Amino acid sequence: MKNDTSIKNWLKEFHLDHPLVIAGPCSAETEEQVLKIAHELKNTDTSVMRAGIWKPRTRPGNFEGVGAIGLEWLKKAKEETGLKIATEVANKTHVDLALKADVDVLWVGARSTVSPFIVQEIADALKGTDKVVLIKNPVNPDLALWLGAVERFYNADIRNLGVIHRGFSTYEKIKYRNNPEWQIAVELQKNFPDLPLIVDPSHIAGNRDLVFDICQTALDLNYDGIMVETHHTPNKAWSDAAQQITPEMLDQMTKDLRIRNKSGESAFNEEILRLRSKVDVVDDQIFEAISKRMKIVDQIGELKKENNVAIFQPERWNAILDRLTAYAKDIDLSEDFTNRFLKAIHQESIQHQHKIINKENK
Ligand SMILES: O=C(O)C(=O)C[C@]1(C(=O)O)C=C[C@@H](O)C=C1
Repeated sequence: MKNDTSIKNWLKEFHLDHPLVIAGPCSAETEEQVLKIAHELKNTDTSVMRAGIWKPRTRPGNFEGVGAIGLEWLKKAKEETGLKIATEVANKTHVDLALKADVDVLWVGARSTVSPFIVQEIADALKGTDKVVLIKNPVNPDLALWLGAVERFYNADIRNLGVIHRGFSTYEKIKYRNNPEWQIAVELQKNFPDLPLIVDPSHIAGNRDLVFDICQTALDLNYDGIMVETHHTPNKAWSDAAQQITPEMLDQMTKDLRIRNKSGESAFNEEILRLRSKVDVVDDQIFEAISKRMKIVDQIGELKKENNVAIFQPERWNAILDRLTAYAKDIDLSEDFTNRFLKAIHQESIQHQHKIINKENK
């Protein structure tokens, strides 16, 4: 698949002077809930109302969605507010029902994108549709799998396409529910600049306090839109309560977000913004990596404490210095910087272990 400028046409037809806003509850719960949220969203920048009808949950026994009846509520919301409507489809039956209910935007969830069989089934069921189809990234950080799913829809003659970045599963303890791994979405955008890219801050965050910053990072990286889980009483939501925000919070957020000019005042401004966003992404990665290193150093500290071994290990440290000084030279880092940087790391390690070794056993 090559970049195709026509895949962006559906987005242009909204004639927006701001990024596209898709908002609505994680799950449709009752008719009253769907209509209440729809009417509150009507007075915001929202163009499309989302609601999950069939909810793929990690473990059975949790609320798994209201099913097809929810489509009737969404239809009513559309009639009453003029908002377009969106829901997730995960098989041919879902597609058939969503098309019958004239759902405007269908998205493919992260758990479906991982399976080429499911993606193909959905693509076949949608063949030639003029509905908008948005493909969430797969749960694992695999750009090829994400792109492969986009290609399956493109090959099924679906031209109103876009992707949703919802972050990637990780075993590591991080502040996000799903690791953003921005570089994967940036790479996709580099290859397909006309494929609309929408961020799902709710699933990346897992926590409403982080939603704003994730949206801002996405806008700094030239994303085309945001899809935000929004509920009139978030804490009472039947699913994903911690990450939903109210329509009022959404309204304030879209007012506070800084929208970057795609064609800045000068080529310089635009380029420096783009490069600085990349620097921010790398800086986060460096700090995360250092924090990860210190956690391992802490474990070594515990081990040393149990075995009554000294903190400073000159032989090991000199071996690290020799190896990294040679490596740094190869990758164009000055010897002076490398020495100072490694010294700072070593000092921090020693401080960490010092605390551990001198901690009183309770
Ligand atoms: O290898 C160890 O013994 C460590 O405690 C780790 C570490 C390091 O930061 O890499 C810290 C202190 C020692 O002087 C040597 C190395």
